[in-house]
Amino acid sequence: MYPDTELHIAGRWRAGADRETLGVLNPATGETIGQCAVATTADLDEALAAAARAFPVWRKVSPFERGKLMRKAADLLRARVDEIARIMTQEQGKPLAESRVETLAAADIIDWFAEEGKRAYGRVIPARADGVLQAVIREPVGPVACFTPWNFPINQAVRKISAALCTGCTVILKGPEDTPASCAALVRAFLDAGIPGDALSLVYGDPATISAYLIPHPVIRKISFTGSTVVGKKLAALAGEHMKRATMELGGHAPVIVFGDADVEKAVSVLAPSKFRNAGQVCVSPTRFLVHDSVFDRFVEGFTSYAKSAKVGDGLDPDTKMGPLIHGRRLEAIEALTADAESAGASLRAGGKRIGNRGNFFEPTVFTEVPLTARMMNEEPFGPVAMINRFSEDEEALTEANRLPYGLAAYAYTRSAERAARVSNTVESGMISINHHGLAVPETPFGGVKESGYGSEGGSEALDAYLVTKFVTQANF
Ligand SMILES: O=CCCCC(=O)O
Repeated sequence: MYPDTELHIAGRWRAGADRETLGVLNPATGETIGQCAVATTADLDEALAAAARAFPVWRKVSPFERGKLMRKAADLLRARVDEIARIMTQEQGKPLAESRVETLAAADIIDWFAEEGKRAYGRVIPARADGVLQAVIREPVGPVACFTPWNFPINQAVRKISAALCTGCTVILKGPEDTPASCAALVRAFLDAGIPGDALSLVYGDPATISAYLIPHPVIRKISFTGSTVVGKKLAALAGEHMKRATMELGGHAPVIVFGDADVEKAVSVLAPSKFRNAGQVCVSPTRFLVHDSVFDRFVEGFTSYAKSAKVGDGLDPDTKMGPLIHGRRLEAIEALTADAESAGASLRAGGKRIGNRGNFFEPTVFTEVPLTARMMNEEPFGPVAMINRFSEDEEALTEANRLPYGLAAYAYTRSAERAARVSNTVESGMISINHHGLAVPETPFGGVKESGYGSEGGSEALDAYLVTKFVTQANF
C-alpha cells in the first residue's frame, strides 16, 4: 500500500549511489512504512549535469507546448488522486479529505501556471530616436534548486515546479524526507505527462548537505525554499554569498483580529477548522487571536466547543478531523510550549496534552489570557494550539498584530468597511484575509514580508522570480 521512494535523476528512477535509505514513519502509528533513497554528491552531480543539459532545450520549447505537457500532468494527478491521497495520509498524517484537497488543488495550480507561462510578456519602450527599437525581453533564469517541506508535501513543491517549468527553467527538487512518496508521485505525474527527464530531478538526503552543495554550484541560478525562518536565513545567506536569486517562504505567526462588530458565529465556523487543519502545521495557520471584549466570551465558547469536539485520530479514518503531528520532536515541542504557557499564567480552555502513547497525537488546544512573555506568543507553534487574548481599543489589536518579526498571513473579522480598510493598510503582512479564509489559490500572490521571507509563490508575481530581464536595443541600418 505504501511505496518506497527512489530518486529521479537524469530520466531514471533509482537508488542513491551508496544505496543508503532513510526509514519513513507513519505518524499515526509510529511504524516504519517504507524507505526513502538518499542522494550522494555523485548523484547530485548527475542531477546538476542533467539540469544544465536540459535547460537550453527546455527553454526553447514554446510556452504553448510546455503548457500542454503541464496540463497533462494536472490531469494525471486528478486521475490518481485516490492513490496519492492515501499515500500522503499514511506518511504525513493529515485526514484523507485534506490529502485529496491538496492533490486536487495541485492540479489546479499546474493548470494555472501552464496558462500563465504564455503571458511572460516583455515590453517595448518608446525610443528617443527614430528607427531605434528598445525592447525588454524576459528569459528563464536557468536551472533552479527547490527545497520543500513535509507539511504540504505536494502543495509546496507543485508551486515551485510549475512556476519553473512554465517559464522554461529546469529543476532539481530536494523533497521532504519525512513525506517523500506523495512528493515523488507529483514528480511522476509531470514525467509521465512528458516533461523531459533531464528537466526535473528529485533528490532526498541530508538537507544541510544537499543545500550546501547545490546552492553554491555554478549550474544553479536560483533557489526557492519553504521552511522555517531559522533555516531560511542560512540558505538566503548562502545564496547571497554566491549571488543566487532566492525566494523564501518562511515561518509565520498569523494574527487574527475579531472586532466587536464581527459576525462571531461565522468567524468561529471558519477560524476553528482552519486553526486545526493539518494539526496546525500550516505556515498561514491563524495563531494569535485578538478578540474584542464585547464578543470575547461568545467567541471563546464557540471556538473551544469546536476544539473539544473535533475527532482526533488516524487520517485514514473518515471521521477524523485532525491527525497526528509529524514526528515525536514536534510533540515534545508542543508539550514544552503548553507547559511554558501554563507556567506563565495562561488559562487552558481546551486540550493541552498528548493523546495516548501510540502515534504523535495532541489534543486541539486553546489558551486564553496568554501573557506576551509566553514562548508561544513569540515563536511559531506549528501545532494545534490557539491563543485567544482580548482587546478593548482597535489600536491595541493593530499594535499587537504587528509586534512580531513575522509577516506572512493575517486575518480579520468586522462588518465595518472602515475597520477592514484600516487592517489592510496597517497590518504588516504579505497576505490579509478579511471575513473569510481566502488564501493560497493559484492566481493570487502567496508569500510574506519581514522575517516571513520574500518573493511570491502564487499569482503572476510567482513567475517574476524565475525570469530575468534582458534589455535589447537596435537601430535600423
Ligand atoms: O504551510 C504553508 C502552505 C499553506 C498552504 C495552504 O494553506 O493551502
